[in-house]
Amino acid sequence: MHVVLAGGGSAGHVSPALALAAALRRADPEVGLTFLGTEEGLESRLVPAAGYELALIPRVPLPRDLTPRLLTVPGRLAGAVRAAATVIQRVNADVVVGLGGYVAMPAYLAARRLKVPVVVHEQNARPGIANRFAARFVTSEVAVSFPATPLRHANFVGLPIRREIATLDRLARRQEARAAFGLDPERPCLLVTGGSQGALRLNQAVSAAAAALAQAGVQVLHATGPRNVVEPERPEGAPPYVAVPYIDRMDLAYAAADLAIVRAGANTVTELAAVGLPAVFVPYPVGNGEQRFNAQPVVDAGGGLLVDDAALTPEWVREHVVGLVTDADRLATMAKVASDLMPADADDRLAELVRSVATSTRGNAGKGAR
Ligand SMILES: CC(=O)N[C@H]1[C@@H](OP(=O)(O)OP(=O)(O)OC[C@H]2O[C@@H](n3ccc(=O)[nH]c3=O)[C@H](O)[C@@H]2O)O[C@H](CO)[C@@H](O)[C@@H]1O
Repeated sequence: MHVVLAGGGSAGHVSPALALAAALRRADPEVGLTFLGTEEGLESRLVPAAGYELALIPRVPLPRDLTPRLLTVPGRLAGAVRAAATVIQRVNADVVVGLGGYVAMPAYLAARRLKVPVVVHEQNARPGIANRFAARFVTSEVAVSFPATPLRHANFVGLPIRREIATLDRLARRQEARAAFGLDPERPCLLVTGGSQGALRLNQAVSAAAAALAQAGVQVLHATGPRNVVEPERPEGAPPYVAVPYIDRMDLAYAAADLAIVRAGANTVTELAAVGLPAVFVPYPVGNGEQRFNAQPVVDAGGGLLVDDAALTPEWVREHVVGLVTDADRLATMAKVASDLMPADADDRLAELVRSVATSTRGNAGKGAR
């Protein structure tokens, strides 16, 4: 069996594809896997680093609106579709899995032309243009990450996340995790992350409230984003404020923390729910506003709070976060609620769906016929 995976962009776009690839390998060590990506996307670093084949296609920006005219493959898109088709034919793919975005669109069109079945996976609670197009005109199966994602034929499987996060026992790993970051073993701990790029708004609001957090005995683990630094006010003898550009071991960060303050990217929301870590979500008003919708099921259930980007000020942190991160009983209730919401085995579920599509088509037609 050979699977082509098309998804690219930021870490948040690439990591579900990597988690799916690992699940496909576990299910069948012989499975052939080829990623489609662009030179500009993070996949060009992350996919080879994980040991998978990456085939590059040209990057083509997508229009904002869904139109059947996309089927006529205008201009530069045609070149990308040809490049994707060449790869799909070369590896004799049984199935193409698209994870949305500008890498997926040419793959969808090429697969349609070659009559190769397509599985769509949508990361966000509000789907983007490529997946809305594919769900309407192309696909065999549509898998979604959130229960209410409005996409045709949606099948809620969840979002594939890294294995070490999906299987994390936060309490069991807490001491080890805190030691790894140089944190105090006992004090309450606030985790701050703005997703793979970091978030200036979070960086400024939390670092400016550092003195109030310290006064309440709260320590902070802060992933600032690769290009940012923070300068928290730190009174003499204050609890640790550990700021780093990026955290590779997010499993340990989640184990170390009692509460997180985060952007509501799809992976972050799913990971927090899977490990049962309560959160304050500050959706980034970007794209089609998907981040607010990503966080909504967790917030509605009582596993997190939602704050508008513009409302997140140092005062808000002093007024709301300091009290919450030191309230162990409330956090325990929120954690319990959050941990029941998102499937932690979405990687295996999606792999099963992909394998069943590949096998059933093979049984029906035989791929040598293409
Ligand atoms: C600005 C933007 O376009 N954001 C989008 C992007 O977010 P972004 O790329 O930030 O993605 P997510 O929040 O979904 O995921 C971030 C990922 O990076 C990891 N991580 C983060 C910080 C760190 O220090 N170490 C680390 O490993 C997290 O564990 C997580 O797996 O893709 C998401 C998934 O399509 C969308 O929902 C977001 O709207």
